[in-house]
Amino acid sequence: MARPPKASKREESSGEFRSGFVSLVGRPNVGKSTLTNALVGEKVAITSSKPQTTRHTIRGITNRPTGQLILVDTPGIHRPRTLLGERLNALVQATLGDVDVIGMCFPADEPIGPGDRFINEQLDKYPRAIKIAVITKTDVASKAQTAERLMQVQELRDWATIIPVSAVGNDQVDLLADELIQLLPLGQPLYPDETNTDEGIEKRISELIRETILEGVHEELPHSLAVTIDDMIEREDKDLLEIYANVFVERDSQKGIIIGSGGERLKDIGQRSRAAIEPVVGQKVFLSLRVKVAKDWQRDPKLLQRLGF
Ligand SMILES: Nc1nc2c(ncn2[C@@H]2O[C@H](COP(=O)(O)OP(=O)(O)OP(=O)(O)O)[C@@H](O)[C@H]2O)c(=O)[nH]1
Repeated sequence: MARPPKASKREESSGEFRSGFVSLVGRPNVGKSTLTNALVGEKVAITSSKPQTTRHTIRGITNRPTGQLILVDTPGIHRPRTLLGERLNALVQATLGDVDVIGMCFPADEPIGPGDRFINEQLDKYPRAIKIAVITKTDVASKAQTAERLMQVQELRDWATIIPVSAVGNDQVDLLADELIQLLPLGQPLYPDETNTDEGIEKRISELIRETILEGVHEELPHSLAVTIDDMIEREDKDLLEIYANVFVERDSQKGIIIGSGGERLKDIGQRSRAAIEPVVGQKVFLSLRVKVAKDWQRDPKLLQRLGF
């Protein structure tokens, strides 16, 4: 079976490897989610590697030759009103108490206000984490504004570093990832580097197809749907990856739902799946989807094995 080319990023690395948890905090709308997505770079299906340890909600993982950066969510800290006068919510405490680095985000185009100060003060409760400041949205601020923000932010605390970035303009995002990794403890990757393995790629592709099928479809489908990858062929005459996938359902009626009248639904699923897969494999994709009925596959050990469970 031909597979997409893979470069084992870790083999290229000569130095020490670092890995750990990072949380981006900041008041609403400062660009935390956008920056997380920019750092992660692509849609990551991490459901398959649900952590043994984690109390954290993982938003994404960045794998680099130098290390593995695991970005975690901290719901709540950006809502001062619900926190004032109360104890910090347990989840926030557990998460921020555990992470290696906290990146506090400040938009370049807005002055620092009470909300920012409040969150900054909260960070004192987490002495274990290294704190850095990220000046976000530099693309919408003038140089003078960004410089002014840098000065204001600098006065808040003794940050390990302050980095201006634009997630939208993709400016300094790589630098931020590198700097974050340098602040993590030495250690092996905490999660399997699925992006670097064939098995990981196949699993992710089938997950993406499965997710696409389940978008806006009957509730009766989820438990009776399995997607397998039959073959992946790297075309030699052009930059194209051919993917042959099977969609297994339990009943003819379900097959009908997925195919839709005149095959319209399946066509749409194919197009949307392709759009989701291409950024992950980094090339154009031809996708063949075949819908098959495997009666009671959930209860049949042989079938389960064939379906990769
Ligand atoms: N121009 C520009 N806009 C950005 C950038 N990053 C984020 N934004 C915009 O700022 C808004 C808020 O971004 P989010 O990433 O949702 O911010 P957030 O901090 O996660 O917000 P909450 O979920 O409310 O905490 C969105 O409209 C983004 O498109 C950037 O680098 N440049």
